[in-house]
Amino acid sequence: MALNNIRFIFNVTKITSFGALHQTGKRFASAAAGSYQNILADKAGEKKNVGLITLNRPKALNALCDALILELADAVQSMDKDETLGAIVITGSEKAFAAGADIKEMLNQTYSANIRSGLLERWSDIGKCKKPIIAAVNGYALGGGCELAMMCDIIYAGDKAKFGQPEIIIGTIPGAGGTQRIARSCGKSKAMEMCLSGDQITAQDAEKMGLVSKVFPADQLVAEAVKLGERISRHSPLIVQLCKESVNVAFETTLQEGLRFERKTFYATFATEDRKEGMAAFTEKRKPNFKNN
Ligand SMILES: CCCCCCC[C@H](O)CC(=O)SCCNC(=O)CCNC(=O)[C@H](O)C(C)(C)COP(=O)([O-])OP(=O)([O-])OC[C@H]1O[C@@H](n2cnc3c(N)ncnc32)[C@H](O)[C@@H]1OP(=O)([O-])[O-]
Repeated sequence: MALNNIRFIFNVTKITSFGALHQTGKRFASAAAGSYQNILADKAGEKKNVGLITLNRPKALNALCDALILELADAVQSMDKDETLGAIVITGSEKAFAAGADIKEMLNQTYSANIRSGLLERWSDIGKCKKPIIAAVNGYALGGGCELAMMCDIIYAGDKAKFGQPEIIIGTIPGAGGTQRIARSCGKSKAMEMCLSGDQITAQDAEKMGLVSKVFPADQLVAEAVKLGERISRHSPLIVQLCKESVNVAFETTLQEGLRFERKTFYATFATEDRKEGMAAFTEKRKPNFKNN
């Protein structure tokens, strides 16, 4: 897939070919001098240290077509490599974060084509990002949209957001993590209820069940997500990465293994200069000057 679909409103990275992203300094740019067609990518926050990706297919309520997923995976990968960024926010419009995978595109898809395409690997690439990703969800987050939000590390929602896994209504099941991630973060009963009924839930219910961290008025949502990204970006990027990895282990292993991983990672922070700087700064009553080292 050529990357002539890509539009960066504030260019920061040069893309020479699909999957080959090179940082060129302060701006993202695609080699095709084209730009993303289905997303916008920008730097946000006072210090421009938060990557902001906006899903931008308004006519299809940000339905996640193949091209959009490829662009999103590239933008995330590019921002992950950009040392000026400490966190990434993914958002959509006030009407829709994303209304799911593109049903029209999937309509005539076959089993064998699914196996061959490896497209779902590109979806999971988004979850491999080492930097924290905050989903700022306004409007519909359905099917793959809800799954995309759950691939992120933190979900903030606008007060009118709606979450759901309606795949069952169209004769399929969630395919990008819905059955697994809801079960792990909210328990079996909620996962079964959402996936088997296809019902939508409100932002307030999603917060109550732990799917969402906080709910904000819709028009303040992205600013609040960026502020959180800025707070995270103040910390040592190295230690933030270790911390994210450690929390993620909780979803993949037993408590004992998780505790062992955490303890070893905690010890490992003592091999970093940033750990020493953080504690020295506290003792000397000054702000730390982290070097990502
Ligand atoms: C190998 C692939 C791997 C994929 C893995 C992903 C797995 C995933 O778990 C599967 C899914 O997500 S399954 C999906 C699960 N998601 C669902 O089942 C949700 C499906 N969507 C809906 O139920 C309704 O659109 C809403 C209730 C969201 C809004 O209702 P409303 O306010 O009356 O608005 P409206 O008038 O209805 O829509 C406006 C325009 O957007 C269009 N469009 C919207 N969603 C689309 C989509 N997903 N697709 C395409 N297009 C979609 C809609 O057609 C219309 O365009 P048109 O040119 O005018 O025809």
